[in-house]
Amino acid sequence: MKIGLFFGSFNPIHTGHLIIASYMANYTELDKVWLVVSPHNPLKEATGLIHVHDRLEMAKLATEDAERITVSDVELKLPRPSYTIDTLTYLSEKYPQHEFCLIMGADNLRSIKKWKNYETLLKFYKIFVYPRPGFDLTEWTQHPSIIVTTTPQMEISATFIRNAVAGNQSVRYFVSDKVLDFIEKKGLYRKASEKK
Ligand SMILES: Nc1ncnc2c1ncn2[C@@H]1O[C@H](COP(=O)(O)OP(=O)(O)OP(=O)(O)O)[C@@H](O)[C@H]1O
Ligand SMILES: O=C(O)c1ccc[n+]([C@@H]2O[C@H](COP(=O)([O-])O)[C@@H](O)[C@H]2O)c1
Repeated sequence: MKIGLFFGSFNPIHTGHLIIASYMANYTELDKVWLVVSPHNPLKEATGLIHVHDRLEMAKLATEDAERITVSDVELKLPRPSYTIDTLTYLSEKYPQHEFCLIMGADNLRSIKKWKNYETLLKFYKIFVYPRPGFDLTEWTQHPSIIVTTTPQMEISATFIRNAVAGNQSVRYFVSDKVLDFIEKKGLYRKASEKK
């Protein structure tokens, strides 16, 4: 099976992520998409990150009805911060029957040279890239490992959602109903002074 791995902090998972996962799972040669929740992205500060179990739970709630999308907790068992090449190596050894590919935005592709062992990544794994506004993909179109897609875009971010919740503004439709319910019930992303 050809599996596309979509890595992220998913703090929280939002409609922008879901459109990408759904497009990759249903409109490309990938058979399935695994959403890999990263406890700690090596290039980002861990501040503002809620507990990884809550992020994982929201990713599961958002995708529980999606036949071709699953959530992976593999990085919870691996050393931190989470380096993508280490996770890919671990998964490829554990599931030799699968071909693992990466799903990545054009923004990430531009900074890939800062990633651990990026040359190995580009040599051994196919990367399904989706466009991001302002990020030119011309230099990559001929690369043998890169598959440029025309994934539709929804330009929202998890930062926007966290700020909206902290400011008591609605995020309905920006996240799935079940995720919204989870955020409200657990009081996630609220200002410390407002928490029950
Ligand atoms: N609206 C979006 N459209 C396409 N890609 C996105 C979108 N939001 C996030 N991504 C990409 O999805 C991956 C995982 O996202 P991540 O969990 O870091 O969410 P984020 O919304 O970018 O978070 P934050 O605002 O906290 O930085 C990253 O590669 C990120 O660039
Ligand atoms: O392996 C690396 O060196 C590496 C460096 C930066 C980011 N990543 C992975 O890419 C994922 C998305 O990154 P970001 O910065 O767009 O949120 C993140 O969750 C990490 O798993 C991986």
